[in-house]
Amino acid sequence: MIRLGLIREGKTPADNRVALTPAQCKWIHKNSDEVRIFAQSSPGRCFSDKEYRAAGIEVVDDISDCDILLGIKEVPVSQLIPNKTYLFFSHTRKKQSYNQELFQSIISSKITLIDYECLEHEDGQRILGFGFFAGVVGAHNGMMGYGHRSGAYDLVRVYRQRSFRELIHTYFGLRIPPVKVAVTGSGRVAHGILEIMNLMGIVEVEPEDYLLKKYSYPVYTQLKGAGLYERKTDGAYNRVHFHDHPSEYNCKFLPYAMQSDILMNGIYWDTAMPRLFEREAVQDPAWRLHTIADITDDAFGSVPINLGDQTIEDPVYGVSKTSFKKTAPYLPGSVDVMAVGNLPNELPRDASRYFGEQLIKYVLEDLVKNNQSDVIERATMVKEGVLTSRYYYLADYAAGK
Ligand SMILES: NC(=O)c1ccc[n+]([C@@H]2O[C@H](COP(=O)([O-])OP(=O)(O)OC[C@H]3O[C@@H](n4cnc5c(N)ncnc54)[C@H](O)[C@@H]3O)[C@@H](O)[C@H]2O)c1
Repeated sequence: MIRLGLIREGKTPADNRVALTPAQCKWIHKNSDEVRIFAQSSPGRCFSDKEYRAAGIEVVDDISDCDILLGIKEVPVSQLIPNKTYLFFSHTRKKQSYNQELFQSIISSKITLIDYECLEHEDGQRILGFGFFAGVVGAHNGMMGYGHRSGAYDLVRVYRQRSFRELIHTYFGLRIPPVKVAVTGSGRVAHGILEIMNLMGIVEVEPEDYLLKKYSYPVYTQLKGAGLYERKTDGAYNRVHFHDHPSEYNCKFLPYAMQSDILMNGIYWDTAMPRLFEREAVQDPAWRLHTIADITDDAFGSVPINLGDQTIEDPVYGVSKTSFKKTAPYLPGSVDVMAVGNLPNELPRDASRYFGEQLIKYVLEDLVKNNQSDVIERATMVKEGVLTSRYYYLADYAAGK
């Protein structure tokens, strides 16, 4: 029998999400004799201790007799329990300096670390992630920002709703003016954005039509890799080649900025990739974009006028078109930017349920049977305090260099 513990989040401010909901724990107990789940008592979790108890899950303070511990965010060094197996987002695989001490402590405490971010299907697609609900919340907030700026409609705050279902109910009777919305990306975040576009009755059109036509109803177009990038030498696009050599490509987004009212950015981005536009482009008289929901959210990244994060309570700021400085939102001479790094926390119960579903479907059985599947093996960064071969490139980082 494997004892599985849901740990209380120790990072401050504490994340309110959880890896398995009470109903999912109950389902696991019903369907497996091999695993018992314990929830460490937590005041801030989006599912209360009472809800876990009501589902038949024991709520405990001390979780140290569990074999496998599941969290969400980084576990503070002082709370690590030696010799355990942990699953959480460690944010260490890119040698993040702010988590180096944590990584070293994991090794010295002979812990096994399986990082959620490293759990991938055979073809390299990530198994777990919160991107879908980041897309949902970010797209809602983007449309909310445009509603404020234009005065055309009002949208509620997502975090004040109990669930996604409740949020959807608030769209009843919503009339969006004939705006044009550009959606970038093709992953989980993009899927969440499209969900909101469709729920709000915004109509999908092809990129070519979007650029040429004027519509009497709201429309969106989705720009994926081939629609966004072209090789500098011959104008072609090849996905694998682009992923390996992003700096050899140009971005084709600019004409869309001149034809869109709102941008919902959901691409994957890193510094080697071209930006969607350069910041001076906002000074072009033909520039039309008023509202940018930068869900990708890299400061000075794919959206160069992303000047850093706001909070869930206050997600939108303006960027002056002349000074490129932060302003209050919704001013005439500025572009509004919605940039928040923890968007899924606005819908934590739904985001947790979605995460837990993928965990149960693709990871849990291998984890509790301890039959070392390839998926688990590839995501195990440290095994009983020893760096695994796939992660040898972290040797310096682990040694404190
Ligand atoms: N603001 C927030 O709260 C928040 C939350 C979740 C994700 N995000 C960010 O949103 C972005 C998209 O996340 P997602 O969940 O949709 O990701 P995803 O993994 O679901 O999809 C990423 C897409 O990018 C492509 N891709 C993967 N590697 C690539 C590479 N090296 N070069 C180019 N393209 C590549 C993939 O094929 C996929 O289509 C990420 O930058 C992520 O950090 C933000």
